[in-house]
Amino acid sequence: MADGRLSSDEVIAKLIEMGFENSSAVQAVKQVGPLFNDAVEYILNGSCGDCRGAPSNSECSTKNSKALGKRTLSSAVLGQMRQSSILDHFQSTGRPKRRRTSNVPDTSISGSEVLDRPVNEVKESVTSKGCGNLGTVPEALQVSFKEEVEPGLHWEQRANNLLQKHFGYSSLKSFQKEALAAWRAHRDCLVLAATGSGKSLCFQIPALLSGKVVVVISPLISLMHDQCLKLSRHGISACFLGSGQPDSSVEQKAMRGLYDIIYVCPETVLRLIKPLQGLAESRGIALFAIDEVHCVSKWGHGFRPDYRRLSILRENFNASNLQFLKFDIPLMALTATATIQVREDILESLSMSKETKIVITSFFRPNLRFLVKHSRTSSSTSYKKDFCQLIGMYARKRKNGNKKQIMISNVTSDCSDSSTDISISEAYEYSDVDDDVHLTKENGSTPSKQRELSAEYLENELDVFQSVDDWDVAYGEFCGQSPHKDLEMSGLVETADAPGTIEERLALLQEPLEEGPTIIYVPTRKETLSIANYLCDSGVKAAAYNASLPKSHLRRVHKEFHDNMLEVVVATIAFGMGIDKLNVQRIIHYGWPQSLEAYYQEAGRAGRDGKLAECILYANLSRVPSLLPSKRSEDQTKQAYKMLSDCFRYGMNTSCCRAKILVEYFGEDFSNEKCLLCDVCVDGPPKAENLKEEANILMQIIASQNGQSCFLDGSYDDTYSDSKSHRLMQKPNLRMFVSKLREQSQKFWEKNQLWWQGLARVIEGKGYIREGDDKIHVQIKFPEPTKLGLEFLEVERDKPFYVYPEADMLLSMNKCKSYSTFADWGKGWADPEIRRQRLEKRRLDRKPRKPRRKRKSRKRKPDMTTARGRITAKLSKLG
Ligand SMILES: Nc1ncnc2c1ncn2[C@@H]1O[C@H](COP(=O)(O)OP(=O)(O)OP(=O)(O)O)[C@@H](O)[C@H]1O
Ligand SMILES: [Mg+2]
Repeated sequence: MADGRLSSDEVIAKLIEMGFENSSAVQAVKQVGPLFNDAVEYILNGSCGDCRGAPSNSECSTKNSKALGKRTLSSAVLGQMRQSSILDHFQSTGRPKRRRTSNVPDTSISGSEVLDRPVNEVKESVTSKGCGNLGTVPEALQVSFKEEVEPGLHWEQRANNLLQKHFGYSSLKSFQKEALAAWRAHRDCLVLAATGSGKSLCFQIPALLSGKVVVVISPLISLMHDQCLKLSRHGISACFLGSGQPDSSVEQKAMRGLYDIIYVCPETVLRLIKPLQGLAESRGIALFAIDEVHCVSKWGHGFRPDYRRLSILRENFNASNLQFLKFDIPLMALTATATIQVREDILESLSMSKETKIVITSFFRPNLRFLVKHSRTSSSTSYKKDFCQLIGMYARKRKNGNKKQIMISNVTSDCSDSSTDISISEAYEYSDVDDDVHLTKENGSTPSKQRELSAEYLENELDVFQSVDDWDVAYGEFCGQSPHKDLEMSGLVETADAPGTIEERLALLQEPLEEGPTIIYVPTRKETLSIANYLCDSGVKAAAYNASLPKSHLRRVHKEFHDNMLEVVVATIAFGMGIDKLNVQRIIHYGWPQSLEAYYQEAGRAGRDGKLAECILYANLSRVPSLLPSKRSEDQTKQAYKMLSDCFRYGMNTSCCRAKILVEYFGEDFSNEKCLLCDVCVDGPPKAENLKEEANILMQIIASQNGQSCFLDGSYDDTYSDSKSHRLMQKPNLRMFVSKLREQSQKFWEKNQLWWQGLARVIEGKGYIREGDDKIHVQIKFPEPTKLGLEFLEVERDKPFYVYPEADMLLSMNKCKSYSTFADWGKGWADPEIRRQRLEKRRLDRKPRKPRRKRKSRKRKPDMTTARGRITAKLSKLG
């Protein structure tokens, strides 16, 4: 917004349009001139006597509140301070894609404006106007930034001091500053920043700056646990509440204000509204932070119905409803994976203010190298092929002087011999009594009560994220210890900014990959065990992690992973939302992920130290992935198919930079064009082919089936179009089209279903065909031509049609037997000579049959009721 270009009247009109009172708008413009941003800030900061009843300067507030005691502000006056909750400033349609803006807030995204002036400046100007008419607000309930106790120090400086003192980092990142500035201006804020960029600090620092409590809503106990543990290491007292909290006194202590930060799951916060209102009145609540906020949205991954009910926070903690509040308690919503649709849904369902500040950093992670590889991902044969490099790498690492062998369990920690590398199935000691599993192998001795926890032991189940308890691996309560105490131990070092320039990224390519730990994500629980088992057998220090394993084991895996005692964790999605370990070098997805959101979030756990890290997706590129079972409504099923389909297309892509696809998926314009690291950037796309003829015939068949037979040039026998078959097959699908096409033209025989499926997708991508079914399919199933497609047939007949073959097309042409065997075998049987040769070959190939065991003929008992039976019985007795 170019403030300078607006007249006073225009600024006033805009302010009124935003929902501010006429008098406030006029007064604000009188005071600051026709500067829209400043006027908004002026009003929001309570400088406008009319609308606020009192200036919001906290220095004044604090001083006065001491003298005046109980509050006297009328709720009517306070009611005007409520943040509006309509989304009319968040335009969804026609919004341009945002450019990469690491530091600059994107004003095009919201109606919220950026605070151009530091808040202190505003405060100073307010102070100079005096604060005589301040209402009486109890001291503890004021927005009493601690800086008022340390006058003269700019809040940013104070925040940096606290950062240095508690976390050992030198300065806030710019997006963190933006989020904090919004909080200080009592504004709601939506923070969209890449995985591992440091979102947590945006809501942790306010607790230190204000001396009030920060309430963090988080979806997982393991995540809350991780963060509490970390905070305790940094000298900040924190606790988490809910069913995972074994100590019932923690909740009471938390509500009395004994912790700086309270982590709570959405289910619990809904129950605690009243006590939290008490806390807001006593010690004060600085902020409600809603972490992993994509869980709010049905359109995202990891939807949690209870997240949707969190609008209760705005309804219950606003200035008109709680008279002791001067401002609504701000909401700060944070996520690393939210498409534009998800963002809108978040703002709406949380009833966030229309002045919500949206802070965005680029989703691009320049040190991550994305690769896609074809694998059946199904058996030990695949494991052997796919993990041999990984196994070799860890073996080399151990050989190269990593003499100090670290064992993977507490129990075995005293054994330093590599021979104690163990396999999962032989290592688990299962105790029925305490539901506890120990990773033990006591030099050959068979532990008592041992039971094999093998893959067969567990059902082939998935981990579906429904409630906070699902993956509970919590320890309990953590209180602040002295800062930096365990800093070195935890391996916490300042995260360098990841290399962003082309030169830096090219230099990354020259660097060898470090040998840090790997996380392998698999879809099912059973696979966590079978792969971990395989890796352990191959000498890798690996562990399985899934929600069905005993909690004590899961806790141990967490700990050993963080302490660098494990090389590989093989996990379902239960492992790691928000896991913040700096040196994870490799994230492997073994099997199709269910969405690009989930994929990017999980992949984002690699390379948080800024060093080169790999994210490899192994998937069966010759199979269309299917949706994993889960409880879904009809709408959710549609959305789930859409997300899976996007993921499938990402895997099939052979020509576009993978980082570009991922980043643009989240609505960002990828200004770099190429990441220079992914397999497509490094290996280059395959040779483009002119597939005009193939595209034409496929389009003709599709068009003819959809009543567009005028486009047929006679080369295609339109058998399906006759009325009889039309009646029989209302909806011919792609597979049928292709079968017919191949039957009729020997020329295209070499190209099998898989190849044509790829071509159909390419044509769909160009906008020539679309899905004709009302259901969403991962791969186009019932194609019908679009207007553009008909034009292609009519007008562009003779133009070449160059395309980059997609992964399935390439696989198909490589004669991958897995899908072409049957087709080849079926070909040519009509020819008697071919038939004779094949049958002969089959006869010769056939293994000699084992001689059949003679079946003992069971003697039938004679039927004594008949004469014949009785005679037979007599005869048999006689011998
Ligand atoms: N200003 C800073 N300077 C240096 N390092 C920082 C800074 N802020 C945060 N970090 C570090 O960045 C790392 C990632 O932080 P954090 O866990 O908050 O990431 P996140 O954005 O929440 O990631 P995710 O999306 O996976 O939850 C942490 O190790 C943190 O200490
Ligand atoms: Mg986080």
